This record gives sequence, structure tokens and C-alpha cells, in this order.
Amino acid sequence: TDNKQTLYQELGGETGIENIVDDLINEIGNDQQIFHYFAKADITHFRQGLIEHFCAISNGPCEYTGDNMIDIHTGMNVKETDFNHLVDLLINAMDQNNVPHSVQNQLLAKLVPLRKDIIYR
Ligand code: HEM
Repeated sequence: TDNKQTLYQELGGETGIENIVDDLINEIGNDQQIFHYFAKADITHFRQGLIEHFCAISNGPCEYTGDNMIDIHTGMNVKETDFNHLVDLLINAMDQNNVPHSVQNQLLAKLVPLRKDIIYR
């Protein structure tokens, strides 16, 4: 055993993740490059799904109950550069919440393997 915090705790727990996701949504709402993907999305549903997903992949006390990444993003034809752009907006959101870069990198590392399920579907 060790006394290391989980990534979930390092992200600020439930409140921390909610604040990051809210700032990400705000960034997307003001973004020229990727907003169009979200123009017709149910943002409340997206917010809840993303909070739950981030909680689960950061080893928090949540189980992700949404659809899998392939099914969700099928039909969107997300370009790789737009995936990278969303990651940049997520980094901005984490910066706004003073998440240390070492912690940011741990969350980003969990997202990298999902890229192939999300892009060009
Ligand atoms: C960083 C990797 C990403 C993750 C972990 C992720 C995860 C999710 C999750 C959890 C949802 C909510 C679905 C639900 O609960 O039913 C969602 C929805 C959505 N995602 Fe992603 N996503 C990612 C990247 C992207 C990218 C790059 C785009 C487009 C540029 C995108 C576009 C969308 C849209 C438009 C929705 C809303 C669909 C709807 O409800 O109408 N996602 N995503």
C-alpha cells in the first residue's frame, strides 16, 4: 500500500472535475474550430456524461454509464486535428483550475488511447 492520492483526488474530486468540464464547455462554446460539432448536442447530457467519464477514468468513485466512445462519436467524422484541438481546450480548462502539469499529463495519458475510437467515425 502507499499513501498516494488517486488521480481523481488530484483533479480536485467531484467539484474539481465539474469545474474543469464547465470551463471546457465554455471554451468549446467560444471556439470557432470545433463548436460546429456541438451545435445540436444536448449540452446538459454531454456535461453529465463527460463528468462521469472523467471521474471513472481517473479512478474516482464513479462508473461510466454512457455509451462507448465509438458509438457516441459515430457519424461525427471528427478530424484528428479537431481531436487535438479539443485536448488543447481541455488543457486550457485545467490551467484555469490550477491543475499541476504533472496531474494534467496523467489525465491526458488516459485520453490518448481513446483517440482511435473517436476520430474519423
Ligand atoms: C478527449 C476525448 C473525448 C472524450 C473522452 C469524449 C467523451 C464524450 C462523452 C463521455 C460524451 C457524452 C456521451 C454520453 O454520455 O452519452 C461525449 C459526447 C460528445 N462528444 Fe465527445 N469525447 C472526446 C472527444 C470529442 C471530440 C474531439 C469531439 C469533436 C470535436 C467530440 C464531440 C462530442 C459531441 C458533439 C458529443 C455530444 C453528442 C450528443 O449528445 O449529441 N468529442 N463525448
